[in-house]
Amino acid sequence: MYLVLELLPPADCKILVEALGESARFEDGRRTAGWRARAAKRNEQAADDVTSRGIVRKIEQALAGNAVFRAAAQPKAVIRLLLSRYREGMAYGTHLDDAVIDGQRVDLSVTLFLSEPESYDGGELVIEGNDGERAFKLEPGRLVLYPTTELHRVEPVTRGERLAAVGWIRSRIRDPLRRELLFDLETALAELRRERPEGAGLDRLAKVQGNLLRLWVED
Ligand SMILES: O=C(O)CCC(=O)C(=O)O
Ligand SMILES: [Fe+2]
Repeated sequence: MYLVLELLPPADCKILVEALGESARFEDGRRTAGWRARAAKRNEQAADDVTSRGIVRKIEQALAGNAVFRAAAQPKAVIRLLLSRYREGMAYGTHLDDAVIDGQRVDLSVTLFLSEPESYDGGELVIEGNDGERAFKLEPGRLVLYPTTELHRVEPVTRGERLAAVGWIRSRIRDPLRRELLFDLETALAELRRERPEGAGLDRLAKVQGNLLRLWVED
């Protein structure tokens, strides 16, 4: 399941982009790539300093506070979050993200778009599913959540600069079908609580939800 959600207001992204432009130091992105991805990777990443750490913390807080993200990802941990920059001529060819990062299994990948899409050409995130490709180039503050099991690439940037945050998530629900089922259940329950709070069956559905979690959660 792919999901696009609004994580940050565009105005907040503008401030982050300005902070990154003014005080962040970027280094060669190949440092953090696995051996196969290394050959395909041509980008830069913000060095670990006060500015980038503050931005990463802000994004982590936004993820933790977003109910749609929590329902879709069932996050156990945000294993790593990086700020990346693609300037003219940079790209990330087809690759698979690492299955294990810092000793933790990775289930889901995210890209949070930070730059205005009109400010650069190219730079689409393309997910190469067996059933076809999907390209994403989103407004600042939008996040795409996708399974780490998929090959993907970032198209060459041919004008301007693409800033994004990319992250890797360990889910407490390993099986994508179970995760999707829990997402549908939570979404339906939220709708019912809003539209028909007195409706019969709500308690029973909430019981099903709780007990499915009990069956499936890895803690
Ligand atoms: O920047 C993106 O949208 C994705 C980058 C990517 O695939 C990666 O860093 O592994
Ligand atoms: Fe990737």
